[in-house]
Amino acid sequence: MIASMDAAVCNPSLGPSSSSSCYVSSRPSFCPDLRRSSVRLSSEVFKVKIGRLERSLCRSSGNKLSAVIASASQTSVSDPISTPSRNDLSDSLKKSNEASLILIRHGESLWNEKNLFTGSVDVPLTKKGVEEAIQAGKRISNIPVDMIYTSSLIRAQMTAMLAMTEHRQQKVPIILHDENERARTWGRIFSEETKKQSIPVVTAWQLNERMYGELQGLNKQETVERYGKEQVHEWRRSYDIPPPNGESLAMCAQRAVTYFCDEIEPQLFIGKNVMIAAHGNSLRSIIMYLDKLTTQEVISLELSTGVPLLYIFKEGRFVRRGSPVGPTEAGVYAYTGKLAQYRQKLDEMSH
Ligand SMILES: O=C(O)[C@H](O)COP(=O)(O)O
Repeated sequence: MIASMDAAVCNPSLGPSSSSSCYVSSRPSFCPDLRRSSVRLSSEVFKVKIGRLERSLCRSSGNKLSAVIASASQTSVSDPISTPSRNDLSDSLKKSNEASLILIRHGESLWNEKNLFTGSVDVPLTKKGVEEAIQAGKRISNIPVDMIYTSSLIRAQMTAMLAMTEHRQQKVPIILHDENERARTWGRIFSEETKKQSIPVVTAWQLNERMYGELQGLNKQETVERYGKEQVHEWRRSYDIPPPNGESLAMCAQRAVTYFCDEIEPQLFIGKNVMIAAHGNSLRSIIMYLDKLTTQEVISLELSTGVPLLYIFKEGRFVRRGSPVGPTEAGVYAYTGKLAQYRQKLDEMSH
């Protein structure tokens, strides 16, 4: 069952037993090297629909994970703002290996509004897109966020930042600049307390929208009239047929899913709650990986702008919890003990 991923598809408020109302992907992390890592993973053997994809995309993840764990008490590239101590780390590993993962496609951009192919062109949000991002923030305002990943494009970054203005944690999202030594040095923070009140935001071009090649800047409707509905649908939704001089979804997945496996999944393993603000196609490829969709199934996967999706990463598996409909949505918190405790703490703090 594959469908458009918005609130209408899934009703997580029905709680953990609502699997009939919600497409739940209970999958093991299938990066092969991660299974051999020192973190205990389920020994159950799962059939993997997109084995070739996972093998080619996730090869290096085990090394990365070991590196994250080994360096967690020192400076970590992906978490220079708030580095867990070795004790914190082993505690979080012992506790549950559980974390939440929020995926959010950027709000409406000025070129979405004009119905233009955008791809790698860096276009900002419309007013409606700004509002969508704020609304998305309200919907996830009670879900913990320790790390944010965005693409290098302004529409995803605006969305992440605007969404965080609504967050109850009230930590400050801070963009990490890693482009050169000077950027790293000049962006340093010298107060441990301030670091604790910050959320690192990592920007990565690998999460960018697929490069739409010679379609970039063309009107989608006019392109249909010129090349025909079928041809345009093939360019937009087929798995491995690229638009002229652009990236196919497979090519986009090659970079986006590899990045997810190498950089993001290790953070989830050590218990970090992660939000990713990215794009229709980079997120479609990541969802394909998380939900083990086939190359046929992913064709009908559509993501709306500004709609957050929640996954729980637990014992090495991703479970999709749908799209939180509001900040008090019970089912989301009922699902895991850790989230329930977090929610309780937030409530206590505000009383
Ligand atoms: O890049 C674009 O034009 C859109 O953000 C995604 O376009 P699509 O729905 O045609 O893939």
